[in-house]
Amino acid sequence: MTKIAIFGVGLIGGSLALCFKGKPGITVVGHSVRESSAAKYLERGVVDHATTSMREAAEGADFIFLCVPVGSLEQYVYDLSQLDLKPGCIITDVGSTKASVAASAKRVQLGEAVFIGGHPMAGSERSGVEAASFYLFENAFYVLTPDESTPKEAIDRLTELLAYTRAHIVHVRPDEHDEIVGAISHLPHIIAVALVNLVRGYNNSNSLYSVLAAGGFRDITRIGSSDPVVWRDILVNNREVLLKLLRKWQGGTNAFIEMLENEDGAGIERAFTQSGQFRSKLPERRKGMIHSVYECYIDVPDHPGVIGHVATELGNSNINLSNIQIIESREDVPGVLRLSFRKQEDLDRAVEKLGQIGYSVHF
Ligand SMILES: NC(=O)c1ccc[n+]([C@@H]2O[C@H](COP(=O)([O-])OP(=O)(O)OC[C@H]3O[C@@H](n4cnc5c(N)ncnc54)[C@H](O)[C@@H]3O)[C@@H](O)[C@H]2O)c1
Ligand SMILES: O=C(O)C(=O)C[C@]1(C(=O)O)C=C[C@@H](O)C=C1
Repeated sequence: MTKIAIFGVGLIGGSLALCFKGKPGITVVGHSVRESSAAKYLERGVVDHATTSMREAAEGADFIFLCVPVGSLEQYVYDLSQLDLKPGCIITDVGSTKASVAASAKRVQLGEAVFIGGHPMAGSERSGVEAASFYLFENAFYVLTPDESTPKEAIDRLTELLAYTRAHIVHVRPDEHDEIVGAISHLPHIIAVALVNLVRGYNNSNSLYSVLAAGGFRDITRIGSSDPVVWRDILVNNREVLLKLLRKWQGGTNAFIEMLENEDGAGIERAFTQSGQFRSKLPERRKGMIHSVYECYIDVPDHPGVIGHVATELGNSNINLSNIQIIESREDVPGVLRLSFRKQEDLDRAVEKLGQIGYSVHF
């Protein structure tokens, strides 16, 4: 039996557990510091066993996944180093920053266990085991941060196990990871939160702000609902990189101030064009970095029953819809529905079907 121990069975730990559970020869043990959480993991069928004992979870484990907030990782690595781990045990983490945990693992004696840092580039603004999904990592990139001293055999074994996530493995140096992910994930979270809080302030004196908040505001601020503790830890941990990025960002907002003061329409046009060009080259439909699902949009008349019609037509064609959302609906004006699918194949079939029955589909 291959024993996999998961510490912190929340969004990410729970999604990993769902990928591994029930696979041939695998048993998944979930650990929580709280009895009630351990009981919940079992109730939801996410793990085979659950315990509040670190020793019980870790001993005999072939793989240990640390899926707790970044601020707790160092302590977990240290606590594990005090246990009698199975020779060859691979300890990995899923933290959104990589340099500090890699350094922590170097500071302790892990005996015959091996540490390999990891970070699946997929997630959600939701948290907890309730938000866990078997599909979360599908087609996403999954960063591993081995170094020259990491045995190749251990990297291969972890890579083989992670095939169950259906993610694409990439190797990145921890400090390079933190620089890049600071810009494409951490800074956007700060911007979303700052923007929501700016509008929240205005809304306190005029509630029309939230009433009128439509697609643009919702699209750019979805991640502003992310878990406060998880993100406190990420930002504090990556503060050096983020301070640098925020100073750069100030330069970006100052450039807009200048363009507006100078009524520099050409400059604004250029900024939007450059941004659109870069964005259009991003791997749009790949799950992870940009979209966490396969999505398309359809224009719909604003009348009751349209959602039912779309869902029924897709259901009748055996196309699995994972989510349907009205993103724009105004009286007498066509609305827009966002349809989400878990697989590229479902999206492709839906696009064909919706086209056949007269809907205008776009991405
Ligand atoms: N949320 C994302 O989109 C995302 C994506 C990739 C990686 N990550 C990383 O994954 C890790 C887990 O994040 P998540 O989104 O699954 O969060 P989560 O809140 O859904 O899950 C965290 C789990 O850790 C437990 N936990 C919380 N504080 C703890 C503490 N102090 N000690 C022990 N256990 C504690 C919680 O009970 C929960 O089971 C973090 O390190 C985060 O940086 C998050
Ligand atoms: O899609 C989201 O909601 C996410 O926040 C996912 C996201 C990201 O910023 O892309 C967040 C944190 C991670 O560590 C990796 C992925």
